[in-house]
Amino acid sequence: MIIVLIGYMASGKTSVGKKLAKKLNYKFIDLDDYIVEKENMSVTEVFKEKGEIYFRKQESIYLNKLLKSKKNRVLSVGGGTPCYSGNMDVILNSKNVKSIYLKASLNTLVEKLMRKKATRPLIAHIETETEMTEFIGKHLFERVQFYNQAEIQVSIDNKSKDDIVEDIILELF
Ligand SMILES: Nc1ncnc2c1ncn2[C@@H]1O[C@H](COP(=O)(O)OP(=O)(O)OP(=O)(O)O)[C@@H](O)[C@H]1O
Ligand SMILES: O=C(O)C1=C[C@@H](O)[C@@H](O)[C@H](O)C1
Ligand SMILES: [Mg+2]
Repeated sequence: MIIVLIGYMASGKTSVGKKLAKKLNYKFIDLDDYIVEKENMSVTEVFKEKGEIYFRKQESIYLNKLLKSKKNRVLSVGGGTPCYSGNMDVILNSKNVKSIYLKASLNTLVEKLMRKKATRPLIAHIETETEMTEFIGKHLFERVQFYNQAEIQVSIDNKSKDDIVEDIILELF
């Protein structure tokens, strides 16, 4: 089975995904890290030097490739992955794939992203909390229609990473 974690930036896809994989004894793959390795550039550099459209094309190519694996995997995708190139349909229609939306409230996301924006090119330029709230509020409104299609939703507000892993396992098995 491939367990695909989706959700907005900083919802915990990478860090919770790693813990989940360890617990299940599955291999962990992070799509952003995979892109960085294949492209030999950081996500920020790809955005800056090649542009977002190039990033989205490569993201979709690598996602399609990774979803063909028949092995047990936890695959954490990027925050935008489900929202481009028909990627959410591919995730939903691939065999042996379970999609999980790590659902966070706007407040949780703003609070986390004010602290962790530097490596995230879409929000790195935002300075005040008011601007961040406005940006994420609008962005999330556009994206939830994709995220909500996931087969399983797990709320992450006020939970530790271990709590979230437990909740995911309860939903899956
Ligand atoms: N439940 C949690 N409790 C405390 N800290 C958390 C929790 N979930 C994530 N974090 C921390 O928040 C930060 C963002 O998490 P992470 O990088 O896993 O998010 P992401 O969904 O992979 O983001 P991106 O889409 O940008 O890749 C990390 O520093 C992580 O350690
Ligand atoms: O939400 C997004 O569109 C992104 C999230 C990150 O995971 C990276 O994939 C990149 O910074 C774009
Ligand atoms: Mg990540």
